[in-house]
Amino acid sequence: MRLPRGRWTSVVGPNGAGKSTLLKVLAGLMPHTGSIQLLGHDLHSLAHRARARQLAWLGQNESSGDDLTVWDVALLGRLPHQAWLAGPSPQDLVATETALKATHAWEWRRRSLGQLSGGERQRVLLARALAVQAQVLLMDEPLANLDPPHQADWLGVVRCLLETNTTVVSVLHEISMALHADEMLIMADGRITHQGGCADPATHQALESVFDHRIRVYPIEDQWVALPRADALQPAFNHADIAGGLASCGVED
Ligand SMILES: Nc1ncnc2c1ncn2[C@@H]1O[C@H](COP(=O)(O)OP(=O)(O)OP(=O)(O)O)[C@@H](O)[C@H]1O
Repeated sequence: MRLPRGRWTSVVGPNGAGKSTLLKVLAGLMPHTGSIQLLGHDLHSLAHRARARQLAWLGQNESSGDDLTVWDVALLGRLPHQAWLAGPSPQDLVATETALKATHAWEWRRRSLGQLSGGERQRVLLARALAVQAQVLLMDEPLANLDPPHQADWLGVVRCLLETNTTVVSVLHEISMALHADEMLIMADGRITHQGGCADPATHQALESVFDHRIRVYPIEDQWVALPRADALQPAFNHADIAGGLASCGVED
């Protein structure tokens, strides 16, 4: 698999397909066979500090010091740029402030992470990843817990990153958002089943197929949108079973 430099690739597929596993392997966070090249160098031959400068990571359900302030969490993104035991440089402070402002988390900078809601927390962790100013940004479900306006803001952040030639790879369950990417990598059962342009009809076919044709991709106002197919809705249960179940639990009309 090749991920094009300076472009955005979205990774999609059903639950358990292996998307997070693939991303962790790309980040060097999991043992693996085969080889991984990062910007032309073998990933594991790079010094850890150099790798941490080139590759930023936003994981799924990450725990990150609930007692730390939002400012300190975002500043952690600058660690690979700081000398041992040295304090943050003016550049580190500017990068951290810019990242917190980009994700609209600047106002909470003095609050502790543990006091934030799920979506607010996610925006702080995104700021930490942005503060790294890495050439490659890997994100696992970055839109988890984000409301629609902040999902749109995230899209704006990605567009800015692409303008600076950053390579973005994101695992997304929001298929319509994933279709905004340049390329789509589709996975099923631990394998890549398709890689292609997001506007490519072959990609749309592969996408519909990997989700058992229960979604369909439509063009709406210059975007591609994936919607559930109304004619493919399957009843999750029947009422007779429910009535029987409730009666056996002692619940009656
Ligand atoms: N720590 C683990 N130990 C053993 N198996 C695991 C572990 N983590 C994940 N798996 C298994 O590996 C497979 C791929 O998991 P992975 O988390 O990569 O899927 P995913 O595509 O990201 O799924 P989702 O969309 O549900 O987040 C799944 O079958 C999962 O049960």
